[in-house]
Amino acid sequence: MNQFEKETKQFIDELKNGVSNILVAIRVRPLSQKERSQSEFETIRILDNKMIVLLDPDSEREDDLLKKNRLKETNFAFDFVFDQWAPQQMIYENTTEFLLEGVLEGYNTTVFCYGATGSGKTFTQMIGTHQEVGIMPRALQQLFNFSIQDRFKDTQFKVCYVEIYNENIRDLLTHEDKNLEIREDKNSGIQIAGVTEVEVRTVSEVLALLKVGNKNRSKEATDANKESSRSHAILQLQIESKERATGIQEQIIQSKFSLVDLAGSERAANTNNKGQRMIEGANINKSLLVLGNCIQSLSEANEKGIKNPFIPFRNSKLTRLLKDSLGGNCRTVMISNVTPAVNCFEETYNTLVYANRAKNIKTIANRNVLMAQNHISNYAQLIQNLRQENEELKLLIQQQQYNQNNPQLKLPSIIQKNPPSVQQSLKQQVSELESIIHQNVEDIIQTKNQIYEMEEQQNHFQQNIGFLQFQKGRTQDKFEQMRLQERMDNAKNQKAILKRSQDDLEQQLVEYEVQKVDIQKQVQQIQDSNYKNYLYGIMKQGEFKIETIEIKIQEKKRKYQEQIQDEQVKQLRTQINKQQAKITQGIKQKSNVLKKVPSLPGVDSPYYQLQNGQTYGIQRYQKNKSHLKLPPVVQLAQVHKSPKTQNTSLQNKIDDPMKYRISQKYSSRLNRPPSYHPPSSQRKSAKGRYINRSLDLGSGRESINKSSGEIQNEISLQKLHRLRKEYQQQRFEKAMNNKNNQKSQPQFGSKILLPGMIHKSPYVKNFQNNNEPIELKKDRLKMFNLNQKIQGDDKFQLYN
Ligand SMILES: Nc1ncnc2c1ncn2[C@@H]1O[C@H](COP(=O)(O)OP(=O)(O)OP(=O)(O)O)[C@@H](O)[C@H]1O
Repeated sequence: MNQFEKETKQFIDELKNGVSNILVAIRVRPLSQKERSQSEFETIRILDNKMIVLLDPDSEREDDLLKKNRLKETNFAFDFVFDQWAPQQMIYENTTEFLLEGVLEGYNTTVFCYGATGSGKTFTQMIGTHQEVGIMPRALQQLFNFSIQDRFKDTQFKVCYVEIYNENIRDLLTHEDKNLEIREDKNSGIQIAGVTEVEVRTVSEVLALLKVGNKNRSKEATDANKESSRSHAILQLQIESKERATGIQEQIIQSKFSLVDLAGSERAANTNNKGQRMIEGANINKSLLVLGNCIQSLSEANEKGIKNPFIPFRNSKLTRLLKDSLGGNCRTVMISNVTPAVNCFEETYNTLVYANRAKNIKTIANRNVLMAQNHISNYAQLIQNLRQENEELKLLIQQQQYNQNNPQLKLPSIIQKNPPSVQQSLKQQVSELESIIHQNVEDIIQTKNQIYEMEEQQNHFQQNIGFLQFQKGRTQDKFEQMRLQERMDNAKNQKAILKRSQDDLEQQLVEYEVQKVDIQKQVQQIQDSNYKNYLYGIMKQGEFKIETIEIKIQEKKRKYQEQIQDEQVKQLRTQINKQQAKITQGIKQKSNVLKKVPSLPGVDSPYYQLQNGQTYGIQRYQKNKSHLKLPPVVQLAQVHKSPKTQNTSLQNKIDDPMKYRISQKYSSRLNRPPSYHPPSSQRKSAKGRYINRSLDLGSGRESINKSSGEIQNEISLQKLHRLRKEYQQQRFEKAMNNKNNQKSQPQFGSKILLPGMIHKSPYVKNFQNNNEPIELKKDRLKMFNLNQKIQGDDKFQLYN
């Protein structure tokens, strides 16, 4: 390994380890056909891979006094110098490749080419040619190759591609023609608001996007370059990866890899530009000049050890976008492209001077790693924001519901238009504006200082010129005078530019102030109206509550009154019913249907006697069974002897057979008329003594089956009376007959067997009046005379 290779390795190691963060390389392009035809002379000699010598083509001209004896050559040293024959691969390997791993580890990295128009920036940086592809495709390929490795497995890539054309930032990945704004954030640095970000997974996807973007990019043919870029283009790859550790510990690595293709500085004479091209050129030159100033300020600050120096990044969009790359948290590769053509000597000189200054810039690049705690705190903030939003929305919904329910009480629309979040964003805008204004004021002060410095320089140069003019005739001094004049012009130009930018800044300041006042007014208005609305809302809510309570009170009053009325109606009804019952009872009593059966003195008899001599017990209403709703008729229960008693008393059966049959019919509970529900006390006392049943004296019916509607027992009182009369008549006749034929009367003990009846007792002789069959008579005789033999027909005829 020779000395150069050793030094190179050491330098690359330094870059890798973050000891140095800016790499400045020079690339010399070969002379084009056209240039060669004009002059074979080349203004650049390369001594080794670090040293470059710039030869002044005019220093030999004897005819021009000013240029005669000018310095023939100027030497410059850089980190790398690549000659006309250096292949793209070599440039890539020595400038970019070794930084790419760092990109995935969280270091922001920028590669940009700087140089005059036609010096080979696009060729080096972007696509190059088919055979010789540029840095961009190679770097992207390498990044995606790395991301396949296990430790970078979860890496996400997003691409955005913009250009700065005439001091406007345009999105190259969309056809929308809108100007984008730059935002500066403490955590994520410089950001382009609203830019299209496309997630990509392969290098071909990025190259396809690059193709689309390049089609949209502003390019024109100039005299100096057939395909001259008329804008600065920036392709940015945003990389995010997560490194998982145990538990909730999670590292999130974020970085940006930016590839910047600058438009070339140009001289109107070289490019022969007019009209729009000239305006473009002026803007390009302006932004490049500001870039040069920034580089100069940064390098001076490093040389003099100034902490927090003022760097005029805000003077152009380009420098604002490159702020991180030049003065912030970034590793930067600056490739300065130069041409050895004679007519480009001035541009080559300027490029080399600026590149030389850039070497002095020192930046500190840090790994961008978000710890899981940070992330969680972000989520906590997010959750809090969402909660707040949720509360606001709830409030809004409540208000809307309230408005719907009370259309006459609609709240003013301003409360819906300006929820608290709007207020907050406005306040945020104000604070942002305030910080911008503060920055602006600082910029103005710094610009004024610079102008003052320039003026001082100008005075100094003028003094020098005066002194030199005093020493007339000395060619050496004349040359010096020329150089001083040139530098003085430069200083004048810079002063003019600074003056303009100061004016711009002051103008901006005024605009910002106006904006700030406007927004503050809005905030105040919203605050006022929101407070009013808040109070109004509270008042309305109170009114609403009062209303609902009043409605509830009304409702309760109404229910209470209804209850009272119901109670009164009930009482009246029972009174009426009682009255009616009394009346009905009175009517029935008046009709002389019933007569009370006399009982013990002082005891109210429950029994009544009908006119015909039958006895009935009154079935009284029972207060607690009023729901049975018995018809307003007198309920009577006919008094009967129980079947038990009847069975033991044969006499009873004989006395009143009809009564006996009826009592048998109703002896079982099932046979009772269904409408009959005697009170339990009655039921008890009635057991075995009499059968209760309902009797409607009016109609003569006993009862009606309520479910079927059929008459249960059709025996009416009239029929009963008739049967009874018939039977008494028969009995009377029999008694009379008995009197006449005492002997023929069949008797068993003291009981009389009625005709047609057969006694089933084995001790009782069956007979049928005098019409007994002969056989039976014989048999009976046998029974009476046991010694007698039965003769003849001994058949025994039985009767049922
Ligand atoms: N190293 C090189 N080898 C061969 N040809 C080159 C090299 N560098 C540049 N060229 C050629 O020079 C021409 C101008 O180059 P290029 O367009 O890259 O310049 P530029 O600096 O981007 O110009 P502009 O700023 O106007 O866009 C192109 O035709 C390109 O092919």
